[in-house]
Amino acid sequence: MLNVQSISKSYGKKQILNPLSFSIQSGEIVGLVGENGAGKSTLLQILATLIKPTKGIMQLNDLAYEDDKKEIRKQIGFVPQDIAIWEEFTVEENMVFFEKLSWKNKNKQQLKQLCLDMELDKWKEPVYKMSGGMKRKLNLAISLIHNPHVLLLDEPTVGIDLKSRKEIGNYLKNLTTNQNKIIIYTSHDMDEIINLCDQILCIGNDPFYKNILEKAGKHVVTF
Ligand SMILES: Nc1ncnc2c1ncn2[C@@H]1O[C@H](COP(=O)(O)OP(=O)(O)OP(=O)(O)O)[C@@H](O)[C@H]1O
Repeated sequence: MLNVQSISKSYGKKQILNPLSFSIQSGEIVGLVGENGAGKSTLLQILATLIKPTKGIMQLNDLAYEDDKKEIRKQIGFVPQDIAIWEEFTVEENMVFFEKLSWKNKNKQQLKQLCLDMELDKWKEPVYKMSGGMKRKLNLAISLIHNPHVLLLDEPTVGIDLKSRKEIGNYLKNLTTNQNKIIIYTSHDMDEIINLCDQILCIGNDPFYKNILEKAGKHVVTF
């Protein structure tokens, strides 16, 4: 279980996140929504241990973020909004490179299978020749190399066509249902959020998102 208690973030006098608390059970896929600048990426980066909250406590199962950052990092996969892969490398070279940085040993066949699982079959293709959607799939495959328990995805399906989005959505659902992972996922696509997510966290006072999601019968927690 991921437990977040009264997390807030300020930069100087600028309050980015008001205190927010929530908990997520293993096997849940959670949508994080809100208007541009609401603080979604900031929250994901805090959960990924990339930035520190100004206040608050976080716990992943029996690990406290404050005391066990190294262990927590082993259990987290993070896909940032900006694509973060080597453009000159092939898919294969990227996967092998990032495998070397991970804590789990995977052979080439296992790495290739991770790509194939999300319909990324261009193993020998240099990344600079690939479409934006393919690059996002590769980013997602890289985040799974060390078999993390928690997957934090910042708009992972931007620029991906509808068919591939559905495939990725099914793949993510499968990771929560069959492998008991926790996934937190930001998107501005409300249909996708409605179809995929068990729980929805909405940041910001604007009731726009909340209204749409509640009309679709979703339970929304607002901060
Ligand atoms: N290092 C920083 N210093 C100061 N302000 C920052 C910093 N990083 C982010 N911010 C501000 O924090 C606010 C929240 O940004 P964030 O990227 O988390 O929003 P978001 O909800 O993810 O937006 P979007 O939907 O556009 O991706 C913005 O006003 C942004 O300018």
